[in-house]
Amino acid sequence: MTTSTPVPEQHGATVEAGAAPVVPVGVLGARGRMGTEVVKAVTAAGDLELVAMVDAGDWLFDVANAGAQVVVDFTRPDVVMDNIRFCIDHDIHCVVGTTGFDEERLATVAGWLRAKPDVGVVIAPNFGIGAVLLMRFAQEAARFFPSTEIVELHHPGKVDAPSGTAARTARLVAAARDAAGLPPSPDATTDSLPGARGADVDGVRVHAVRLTGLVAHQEVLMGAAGETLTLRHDSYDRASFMPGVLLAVREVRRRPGLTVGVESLLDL
Ligand SMILES: NC(=O)C1=CN([C@@H]2O[C@H](COP(=O)(O)OP(=O)(O)OC[C@H]3O[C@@H](n4cnc5c(N)ncnc54)[C@H](O)[C@@H]3O)[C@@H](O)[C@H]2O)C=CC1
Ligand SMILES: O=C(O)C1=N[C@H](C(=O)O)C[C@H](O)C1
Repeated sequence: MTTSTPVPEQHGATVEAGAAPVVPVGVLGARGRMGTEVVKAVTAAGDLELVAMVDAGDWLFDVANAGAQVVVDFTRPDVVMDNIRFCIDHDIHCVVGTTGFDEERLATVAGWLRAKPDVGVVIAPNFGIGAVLLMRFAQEAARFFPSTEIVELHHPGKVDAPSGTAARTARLVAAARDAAGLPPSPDATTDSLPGARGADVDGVRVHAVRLTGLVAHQEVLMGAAGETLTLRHDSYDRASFMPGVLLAVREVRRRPGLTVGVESLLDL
C-alpha cells in the first residue's frame, strides 16, 4: 500500500510516495499510423510519461535530451537500424515494432548490445497477442501436415512484403517441419507466372495481399490427406497491438540484451 503523499517526479509528473517511478518514454515514428496509436497509449498509461515524439526530419537527439529511458520505434525498415544504434549508444532501452529483421540484422543488434550489458532491446514483428498465439499454434501444428502455406493481408500503405509476422511465422514453421523430418511441401508446379507461387521463406510459400479497407491479417493453411487446418488472425484496429507494446515498454529495462518476439514476456 503506498502512502497518499504525492512527491515530485522527473519531467513534471508526480507519483505517490513509495510508488514505482514513472518511466520516461520517447516515440520514434510518432506521426505514423502505429506511432500515433503508441503516443495515445503511453499518454493514457499512469506509470509512463511521454517525453519525446520524433518523426522523419526531427532531431533524434531529442529523445536523449528529453531523458527517455525507453524508446519505442515504429518507423521504417530502412532507418530502424540507425535508430537502434543511437539508442544503445545513449543507454536507452528500445522496444522495436518496425519490421525488416533477418538473422543478420538481429546478430548486428546483439553485437552492439555486448558493449552495453545493461541495455535491453525488444524486437517483435507483431505485438498483437492473437498474432503471437497464432505463431505458436502454427509451430505446434506444423509437424502434422505435409503442406503449409501462409497468406498475409494488409492495408495498401504497407511498404514491405511479405510482412514481418509472415516471415517469422514461416521461419518458425520451417524449423518445426525440419525438426520433424518433413520433406518439402508437395508442389508439382513447373509452369507459372513470376510471383504466382508467392515468396519462398525457408521453403514455406508466403503470399501477400494489399487491399484497401484491411489493417493486418494472416492465415496459415495446413493440409494433409482429406483435411485442412486454417489458423487465422485479424487485427481490425491498431489498438490491438498496444497491450503488447506497453508490456514490452514496462519489461524491457528488466531484460538486458536482445529479446526477439514478446513470447517470453507472455511466459509462452
Ligand atoms: N510489431 C508490430 O506489432 C507492428 C509493426 N508494424 C510495423 O511498424 C512499422 C511502421 O508501420 P506504420 O506505422 O504503419 O508506418 P507509417 O508509414 O504510418 O509510419 C512510419 C513513420 O515513421 C516516420 N519515419 C520515417 N523515417 C523516420 C526516422 N528516421 N525517424 C523517425 N521517424 C521516421 C515516417 O515519417 C512515418 O510517420 C512498419 O515496419 C510496420 O510493418 C506495424 C504494425 C504493428
Ligand atoms: O505494416 C503493418 O501494418 C504491420 N506490420 C507488421 C508486420 O509486417 O508483420 C505487423 C502487422 O502485421 C501490421
